[in-house]
Amino acid sequence: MSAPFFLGKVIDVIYTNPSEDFTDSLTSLCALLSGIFLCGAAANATRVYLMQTAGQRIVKRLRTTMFSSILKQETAFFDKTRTGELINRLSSDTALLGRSVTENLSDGLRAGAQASVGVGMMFFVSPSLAAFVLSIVPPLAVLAVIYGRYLRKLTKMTQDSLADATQLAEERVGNIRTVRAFGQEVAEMEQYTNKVDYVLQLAKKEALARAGFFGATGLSGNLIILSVLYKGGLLMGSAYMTVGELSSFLMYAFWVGISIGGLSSFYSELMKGLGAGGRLWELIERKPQLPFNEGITLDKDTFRGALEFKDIEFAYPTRPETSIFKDFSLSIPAGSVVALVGPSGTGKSTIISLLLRLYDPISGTITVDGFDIRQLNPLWFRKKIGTVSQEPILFSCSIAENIAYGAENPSTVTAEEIQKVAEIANAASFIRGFPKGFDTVVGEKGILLSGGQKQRIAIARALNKYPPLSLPCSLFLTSALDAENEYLVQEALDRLMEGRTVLIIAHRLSTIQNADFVAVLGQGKILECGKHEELLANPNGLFRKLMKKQAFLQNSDTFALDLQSREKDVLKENV
Ligand SMILES: Nc1ncnc2c1ncn2[C@@H]1O[C@H](COP(=O)(O)OP(=O)(O)OP(=O)(O)O)[C@@H](O)[C@H]1O
Repeated sequence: MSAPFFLGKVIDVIYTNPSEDFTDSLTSLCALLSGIFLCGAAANATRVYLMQTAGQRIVKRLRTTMFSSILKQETAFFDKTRTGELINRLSSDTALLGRSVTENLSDGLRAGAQASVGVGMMFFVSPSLAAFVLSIVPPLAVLAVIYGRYLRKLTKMTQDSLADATQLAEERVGNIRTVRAFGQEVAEMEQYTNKVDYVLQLAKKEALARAGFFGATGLSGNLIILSVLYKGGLLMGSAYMTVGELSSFLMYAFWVGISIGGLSSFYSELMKGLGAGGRLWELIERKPQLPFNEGITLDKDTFRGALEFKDIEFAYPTRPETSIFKDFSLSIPAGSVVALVGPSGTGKSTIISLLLRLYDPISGTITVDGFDIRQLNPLWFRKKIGTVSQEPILFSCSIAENIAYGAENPSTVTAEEIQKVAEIANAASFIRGFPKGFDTVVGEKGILLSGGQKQRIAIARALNKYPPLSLPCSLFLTSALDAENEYLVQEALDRLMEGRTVLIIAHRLSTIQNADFVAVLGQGKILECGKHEELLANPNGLFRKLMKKQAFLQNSDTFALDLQSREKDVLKENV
């Protein structure tokens, strides 16, 4: 900031003092100025480097803090929040905020310092000229406040509608097969175009506001210069100012003008950052409604896996008016296999969600070996539960990595352990058939594999949860089986179920037959409970009706025949 002052001195030396020591004065002033310029350049370079790296570090920290905060949220949070919105916050909002508080802040501070020192120097060089020039600032400040508020609102809207568009794109691209199967590409394109069109409209509004504001600040800067020339010219004419002083003043005024432009850009970016930041802080500071990693853990030797659901009442937080369970009670002794059957939508999968503590019941208790699961550390407890669902989700990495994912500590699982569980899960032979074997990448959600292959990998993954495979204390849950691979999957499941407490959501008779007992769910509670044959023998029983309906629906002759022969057996036994 001292450069204009010394530049003015140089001009005065040249203009007014062609004396003997003229060359010495000029040389020393120029040397001084060179030093000043060098320092300025070094300081600028350091500032840019430090601020950029600090910015990247802030963005990194924002992203990791935010990702960990998202992962800790209770499941009900994800029922209400759109994935695209979270992805957008994680990628675009963090970058916007990071830029806004570092590079932008640094430029803003520089512009602020330059403007205030510039104004100080203007007063130092010529107080009356400075006072005259600065009368232009107050209206500009009012304009800045109005513009800032508007921009902040606009940024929030833009980021929200961008999240909306991201959500749509992510969902449709992720499920391109469904889109294609229904021939909806053109409709999806239109829908996406509409959404980004709205983003464009908002961007245009922002551009218009920016243009107005920048125009106004640019004009003010030029007016400052013009007024300096005018008033300064008058002062010089009356010998109140030297040519050097006017030159210094002009340069300071020019710098102040540029700085005001810089400040307005800083202000715009800051407002945008604050607009994006509001939601980020909300998410980062959000306290999950269910604990993440708190509570007691049970000793490996004492944990057996006896389960008891007692008087459970539950409704999903997103639909509190629709009760799923009333008076639901079910007791599952350790090491037994229970098949849970019931009409569609009665809440079979919800039982698993409650057991995994994805949701808490409104009233009633779920106990494991006599311990209320609310006392247990959910992170620890979930690691004891292996799940295989009807449509297992795999991650887009290798088969080996997917299998290892089930372990307590995936990075420590050896290739031999992976192969061993794959062998037990009847998966090893088809995996070895792939050119890359266990290193085969399965595609997003396991899309490059068949349904049965995915299930067997999911079984291997669940098996891998328990390093000593024969541990009797583990629980295992599964859903309906893929018909095509039924035999192989069933065999793998039978091996997996050995010595474990098992809760099967069963749709197929073959699975139900192997269960120690069957529980029939309906009207929010267990309506029938008992051995498969006993329930089938009850002519008015719900289970029997369900099985008959299922045989009819699946149009499976063998299934229906099996049912008939079982009925005959039961009849014979009764006779
Ligand atoms: N996250 C959710 N938020 C709100 N309601 C839900 C949610 N998940 C499921 N439901 C509702 O809860 C009820 C029970 O669903 P659930 O998936 O447990 O049934 P199910 O017996 O497993 O069905 P199916 O045999 O068809 O798989 C259904 O009416 C369903 O619409």
